[in-house]
Parts: sequence; structure tokens; C-alpha cells
Amino acid sequence: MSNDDRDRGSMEVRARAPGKIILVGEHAVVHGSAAVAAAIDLYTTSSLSLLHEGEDGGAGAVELDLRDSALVFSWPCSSLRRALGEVSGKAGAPTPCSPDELAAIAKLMEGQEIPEAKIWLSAGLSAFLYLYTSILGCRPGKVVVTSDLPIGAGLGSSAAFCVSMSGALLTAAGTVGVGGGSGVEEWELFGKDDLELVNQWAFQGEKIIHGKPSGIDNSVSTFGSMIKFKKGELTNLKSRNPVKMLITDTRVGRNTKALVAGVSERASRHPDAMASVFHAVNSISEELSSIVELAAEDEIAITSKEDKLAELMEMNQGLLQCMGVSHSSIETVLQTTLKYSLVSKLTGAGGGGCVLTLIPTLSANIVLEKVATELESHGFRCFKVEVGGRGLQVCRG
Ligand SMILES: Nc1ncnc2c1ncn2[C@@H]1O[C@H](COP(=O)(O)OP(=O)(O)OP(=O)(O)O)[C@@H](O)[C@H]1O
Ligand SMILES: C[C@@](O)(CCO)CC(=O)[O-]
Ligand SMILES: [Mg+2]
Repeated sequence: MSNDDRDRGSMEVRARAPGKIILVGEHAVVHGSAAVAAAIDLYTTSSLSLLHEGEDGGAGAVELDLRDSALVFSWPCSSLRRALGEVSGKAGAPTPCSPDELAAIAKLMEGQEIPEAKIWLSAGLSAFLYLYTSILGCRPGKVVVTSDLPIGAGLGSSAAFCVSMSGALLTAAGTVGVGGGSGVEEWELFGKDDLELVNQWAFQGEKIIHGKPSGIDNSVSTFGSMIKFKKGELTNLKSRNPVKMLITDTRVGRNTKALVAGVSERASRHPDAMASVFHAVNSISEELSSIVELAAEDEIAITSKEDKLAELMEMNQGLLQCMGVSHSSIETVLQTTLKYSLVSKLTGAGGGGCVLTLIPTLSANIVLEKVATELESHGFRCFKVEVGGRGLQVCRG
């Protein structure tokens, strides 16, 4: 064992990555339109401890402890080597998961006891095994995952999972954050090149979970802030006034992979009509991007700016209905908030999940409480988030 290896052996790394809201442009962004997204202050945290073979009393295993679901999964290193070969771990840019590798990972899932009601976790487990073994090889280790985010509800839980996991693994591998770490336990931010690399790995993980992601969710989770995203290109937006959003979780479960596939099928049935829908969404996103960057300095300017944002969100919701991704629970939220003259739209993949409601600055507290109480009387869950905060952060213990 090298000194380097010994150092890494004692290492504990925690990485946390935020969820996100999509203000406008979901689904259309998969088809090349612009979209606008922002990080929120709800995080997924991956805590990694590397072990040496024998240190945990056995021949060594890779363990994933999903604290919130109270589920622990474990793969002996010997089984991983048998299924995947002598993977040695990779320092640089990722190689996409090949169909053979994906099939081998699916086989490794067979021995795990995933409760029927949580079968959707298997996509996350596959992404985990791909990221872990590709970055660290088959060496033993434990990762504990905790999250503030509702899973599979449109707030980017899959991206936050992949970004925090990639951040922790690449830090432990010594690939990113080299030279960082003050010796004091505190959250550290990485430089642009390190973040780029984490983002590339997280995108490969998202591909395993989503099928055909645009890359917007992992990008905003990695880099934070508010961004415009189009065809893989990210532009940072300087939001000049705070944007206040109420989030309502309809608690209707859905799956991004299936919804994205459904929109693509509709687009292949009606190519011209759907191209016009995607084009309209692109114009909405471009217009919203320039409006958020305008500085509004008095009450009249703030109200006029928020009215424009609300109208664009309302138009986008109409187009999401055209794409077939709304849901009766989402429509109930829209009708309820409209009674208070508030505009809402679904966020993320739709089909249930979460809805955004723009809260005007001047009436914020008065209206917020009333509308949230009425929404919760329908069995929905409301929460207020800070928008446009930090992306990936890492802490070495
Ligand atoms: N904390 C977690 N632990 C394990 N798996 C997770 C976790 N968070 C997300 N996942 C994986 O991601 C899947 C949910 O991803 P999905 O893309 O469907 O929803 P989302 O990311 O919450 O919403 P959206 O993509 O619309 O923003 C889960 O089924 C699971 O496989
Ligand atoms: C529905 C979608 O546009 C956003 C999911 O948060 C999918 C994607 O862009 O990858
Ligand atoms: Mg997702």
C-alpha cells in the first residue's frame, strides 16, 4: 500500500449539493430550448469513509446507507470484481456507462432486497455503483446519504444525489480539491475546473437515472446560483431582486425518465406542432432571463417586473399542458393559488410532484400564510425556499 493510499484510507469526506427549481423551460430544454433554473437551500449530503480490506472485519465491501429510507445496501468487493472486472478507478473525465457495464450493474442489483414500494430506488443504486466503481475501483468504503429534498418530486433529487456523490468520490480519489482543506471542519467551495469535472461525472449518473437528461439539473446543482441553460451551455444570471417562491408538493409520485420519454413520443407523433411549442418555450426563457437581470428600484418597478415574470410562468404552464405533463393535482394547486391572484406552474418533470407559486414582494407575508393553509387543507405540503444559493460544497474530516 502506498503512502498516498494510506492517507486516502483514513479519509472521510462529506459533500452536499442543492436541489433546484426550474422557473421556465423544463422538457423543452431536452429538445434544445433555453430554460432557467436556480439552486434552492435544500441539500443532499453524501458522507464517504474509505476502508481497507479487512478493516470492517470482513473481506471488504462497498456499502450504501440511505438514512432517510432506513435502507442499507452492501456489495462484497469480490462480487464487484467478478461482475465488473478489475476496475482500477479513473482520475480524469468520465467514460459513459456502456450497455455491458449497465447489464453487469443490473445483475448486482438482483441480490439486494429493495422493498417493492421503493423499487424506484434501483435507478439511484445503479448510478451509485457506476460512480463508485468507476472513480474508486472496487475498494471498500461506506457512503451515508441524507437529504432534505422530497425524492422524485421535481426538485432535482436525482441530480443532487449524483452531484454530492461525485463530489465526495472525486475528492476522496484526490482528483478534485487538491491542495484544499484547512484541517478545520468547514464547507469548502471548489474552483471552476474541479466543478466542471464533478458535473461531467454527475451527468453520467443522471443518464442512468433519467435516460435522456438535458444536463440542466446537475449543472445548477453543481454550480449553484440562477442559470440559463441551452444545449449544454450555461449562462450565470445575476438576479437583481430577490425572487420569492412558494413550493407545493402535491405528493403525487412520478418518474422523470417516463415523463421525458412521453414528451419525446408526443414530439415524434406531432413534430411540427411540438417544434412550435418548444420554440415558444425558448422565447419565454430568453425573455425571462433578461427580465430577472433588470434592477427594479422602487415599488412600481418591482411590481411591474414581477407581473412580467408571472405572465411568462403562466404561459409556460399552458405549454407544459400541451406537452402532456400536467396532472389534476397540479391543476388544483393552480386553481387554489389563482383565488389569491397568484400564478403557479409545475416545476421539474411534472406529472405530479412540485408546483411553484410566485409570491409578490409587496404582499409576501400576508398572502403566503393564507394560500399555504388552503393548499395544505388539500393534503399538499408547502414550503418556502431561498432561491439562487450555493452549489456543491465539500467538507473533509
Ligand atoms: N437521496 C437519494 N437516495 C437514493 N436515490 C435517490 C436519492 N435521491 C434521488 N434518488 C434517485 O433518483 C430518483 C428520482 O429521480 P427523478 O429524476 O425521477 O426525480 P427528481 O430528480 O426528484 O425530479 P426532477 O428530475 O423532475 O427534478 C429516485 O427514484 C432514486 O432512484
Ligand atoms: C424534465 C427536465 O427538463 C427537467 C427535470 O428537472 C428533464 C431534463 O432537462 O433533464
Ligand atoms: Mg431528476
